[in-house]
Amino acid sequence: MKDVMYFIKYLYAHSGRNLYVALMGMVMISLLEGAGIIMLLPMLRLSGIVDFDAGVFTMFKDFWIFQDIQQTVLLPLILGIFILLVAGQNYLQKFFTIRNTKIQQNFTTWLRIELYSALLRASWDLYIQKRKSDLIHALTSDYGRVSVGVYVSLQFLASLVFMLIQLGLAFWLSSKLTLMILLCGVMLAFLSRKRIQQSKRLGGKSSDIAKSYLAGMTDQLNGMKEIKSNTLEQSRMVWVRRMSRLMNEEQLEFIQLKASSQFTYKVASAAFIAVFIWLFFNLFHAEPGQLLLIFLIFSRLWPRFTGIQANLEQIAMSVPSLKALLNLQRECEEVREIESLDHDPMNEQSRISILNQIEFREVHFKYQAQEGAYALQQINLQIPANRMTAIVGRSGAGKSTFIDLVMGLLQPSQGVVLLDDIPLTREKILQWRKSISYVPQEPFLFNASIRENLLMMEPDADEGRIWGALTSSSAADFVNKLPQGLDTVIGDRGIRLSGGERQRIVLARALLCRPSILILDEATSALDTENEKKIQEAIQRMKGKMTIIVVAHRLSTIRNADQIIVLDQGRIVQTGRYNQLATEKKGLFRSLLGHQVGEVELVLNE
Ligand SMILES: Nc1ncnc2c1ncn2[C@@H]1O[C@H](COP(=O)(O)OP(=O)(O)OP(=O)(O)O)[C@@H](O)[C@H]1O
Repeated sequence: MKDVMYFIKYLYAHSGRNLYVALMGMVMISLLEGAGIIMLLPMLRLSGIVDFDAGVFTMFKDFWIFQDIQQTVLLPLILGIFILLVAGQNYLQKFFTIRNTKIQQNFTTWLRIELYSALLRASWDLYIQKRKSDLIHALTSDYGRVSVGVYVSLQFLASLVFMLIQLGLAFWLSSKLTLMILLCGVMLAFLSRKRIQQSKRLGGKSSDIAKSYLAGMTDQLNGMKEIKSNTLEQSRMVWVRRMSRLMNEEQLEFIQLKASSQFTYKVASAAFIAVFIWLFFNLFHAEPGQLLLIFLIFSRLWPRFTGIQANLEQIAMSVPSLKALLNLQRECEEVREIESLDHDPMNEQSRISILNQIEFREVHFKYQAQEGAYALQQINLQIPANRMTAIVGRSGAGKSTFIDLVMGLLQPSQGVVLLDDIPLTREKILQWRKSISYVPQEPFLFNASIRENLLMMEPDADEGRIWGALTSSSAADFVNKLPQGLDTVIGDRGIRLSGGERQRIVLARALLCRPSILILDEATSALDTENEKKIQEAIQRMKGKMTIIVVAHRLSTIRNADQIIVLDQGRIVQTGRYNQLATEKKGLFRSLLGHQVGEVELVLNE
């Protein structure tokens, strides 16, 4: 019952008055159903089964409104009223089924939108702590279970109201018998408590298994190229078999639980009914008409009663999912960085443009999950406006962390990031990010046309602007040569384009919104020399027009940088221009260059 209240509480918080209306509807439907049963009385009287001069039925005698009506008219009249009652009840049923479905849909839609909006408003901190597949699981599987839970909760409420009204009617007809049946019902409910607990445990377990399955599948599909090229198919198959076995076992456990609880319920019900009928005849000496009516009421009640048991198990299964969604929403709220998505903080006027420099002053950063040393320590540097700054260093040196701090995705653990001497605070972060275009190593492209992919960032850009951006990113030539030009569909994640072409399209997209800061994060590291040269030319074209920050693994990309920052183990170990750093014999930059064939010779020959 606690679980049902958990659902109803949230349902009420969202649906408010509508839930009362739904409850009223349930009461009306149940009353009409009760009235339908009462209408059987005159029919039973006509057939001679019920005698209004005997037992409990004497009470109907005074209300017998049909007493002056002739027998020939009476039967069609009663049958007509009976049909009207059934029609009315079913009409209401239809009306409220649709209404309840709307309540369910509104609630689940609200939950989905609230959750997704909370995810969008949350800061990057949330995403570095959570597995992507866990978030997908929450938005798909957990959400689906909650949707079922809401539906079943409404069904449960309807059954409860129906039961109370029918029990009232039965109580009126025979209080003793009804009390006995109720007592048995309570006993059954008490015995089923353990099963409901088991359902809840199973709900949690099945959610965990589904989460691991989704996480594993996502990883494997993303890494299919590695799986195929390293012939890892067999080991992956072992994993799929093991997961399938776990999922089957869990599913079977649930069905076993459900089937055995239904079995117990049905056998117990049959035994109770047999005992009652025996008691009714032998102890209470009931009239056949009374027995018939009570029997009719309970034959309708028992399926509802067993249905309630199944509902409770289903709701218990859904509770862990609702809790997971609400927890996730709470976690998002805790790291919220955007107050509202309704106003557009992204318009032109609200951009922040830097005139002089971005400055890091005594910046330290440590990830929550990181043990030991800081990812970045004592960072003091200036990034001049409209110049090109390059960040280099070994793997794990802190380059990406540095970029995330520049973009305000992460906040310094100590120290401050200043934009023209003004601290970059949370309130300014969105305006700041609007002035930035970021090109990651693994760009994000849709399975749509080149045009659609470009317009994603700047929906209002006209043909001239699109071609301008394509020219700046050295992509115009190859797009021109495609049979469908801008309207060429590029496949899933741009699979129909080469790595270099993809990267240049992403660069064009980044330039389309005319950023004042362009950040290229390892954008050339996976490219061949020819494509790298094209990107290099593109960067050269943009130099002086915007502030460019390049994280480069391939050092030839940054030969023309105005300043190079060399990071090592989270600290700045060198700064300067390319040729200057290349000649510092003991410096890390030279050592990094040494690993890249031909680069040192190139510099020394200049
Ligand atoms: N989400 C995280 N949680 C905990 N530690 C992290 C996290 N991300 C990075 N780190 C740690 O912070 C340090 C800096 O990582 P970062 O990704 O900034 O390095 P990088 O120079 O960009 O490396 P690479 O060139 O390999 O991408 C590393 O020691 C890394 O292990």
